[in-house]
Amino acid sequence: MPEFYQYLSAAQEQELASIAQQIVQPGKGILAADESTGTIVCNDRKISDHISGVILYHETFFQKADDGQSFVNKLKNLGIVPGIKVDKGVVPLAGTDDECTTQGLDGLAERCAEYKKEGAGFAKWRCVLKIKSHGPSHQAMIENANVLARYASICQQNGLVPIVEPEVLPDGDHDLETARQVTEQVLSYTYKALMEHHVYLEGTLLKPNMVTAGQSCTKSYTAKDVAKATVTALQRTVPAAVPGVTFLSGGQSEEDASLNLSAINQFPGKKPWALTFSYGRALQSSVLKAWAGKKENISSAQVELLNRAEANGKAALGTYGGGVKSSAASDSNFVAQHAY
Ligand SMILES: O=P(O)(O)OC[C@@]1(O)O[C@H](CO)[C@@H](O)[C@@H]1O
Repeated sequence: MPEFYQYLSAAQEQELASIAQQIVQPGKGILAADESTGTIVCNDRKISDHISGVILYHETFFQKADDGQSFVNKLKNLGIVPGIKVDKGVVPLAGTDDECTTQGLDGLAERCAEYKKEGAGFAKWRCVLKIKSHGPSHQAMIENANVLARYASICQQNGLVPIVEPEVLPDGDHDLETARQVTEQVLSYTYKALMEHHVYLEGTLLKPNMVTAGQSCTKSYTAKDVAKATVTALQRTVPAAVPGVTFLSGGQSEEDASLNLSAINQFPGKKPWALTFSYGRALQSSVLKAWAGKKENISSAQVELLNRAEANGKAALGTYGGGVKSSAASDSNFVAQHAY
């Protein structure tokens, strides 16, 4: 008989599953504000109609807003789950063709325990994979899958839902088929490692790239093509026990990210997980453009945030048909080799 050791108690499992479910309620998703300061935390209760979680980074997590209230408490009062980016960035993987891994495991358990005590409900850790003529390599896929699994296990031991983010970058001229095949490979390595580390899948969320052609691919594809490739890749690799898939926006324009998410939700076929957003750039470019760092622009920037949040909330239900007015809706958000 194989022997299994206890990984989590039933109460720990229940807590993690319920946080994950709260984040992926129908029509809601995550604002990834772990890259930009404050992203103008909005006081308008309407924001929580479409946003269920916000990812902060260490400094903002412990900061207070102008009224003296901490960002974390502000979010909780709005019914939004505060999240925290816990990785310490992308570093080179020696012996590969410019591939990388992500560091930050040292001291992670202690940091997670502290974030939990201060009100965090979930965490995120981003790994980056690159499409090349001979890549991503086995070395990069196995290393990134393992580091994601160790991170996920440490988070769960400390009561935080891990968002597992293996991002296949859009850099390159590869077509949609190639992006789909690589995404399938990367996700299958990822779930093998999560299973090997006993990660409780019901208490996790996946944050993958949508399957899109390379940024400099000469062929063009419709939102329906992207939806088909993305849903196919997920069906083949993501266990049904995972409660939700919260896509990153990966340099798509705000409008493309919303239209593609809506098409993904409309796409027929088996989709046992919630399919929603955890956008950084695609929820912030209009906001940051309108704000321009000036106090007098804060209310118009907040309107931009509400508009994009509403568009993506609809997209998460498959009912966004386009047309929400935003000042940077069709601007490209592509950043080459986005390795932040
Ligand atoms: O691709 P996007 O939607 O802009 O950002 C996705 C994301 O995971 O990547 C960024 C860099 O780590 C984070 O700020 C953000 O959470």
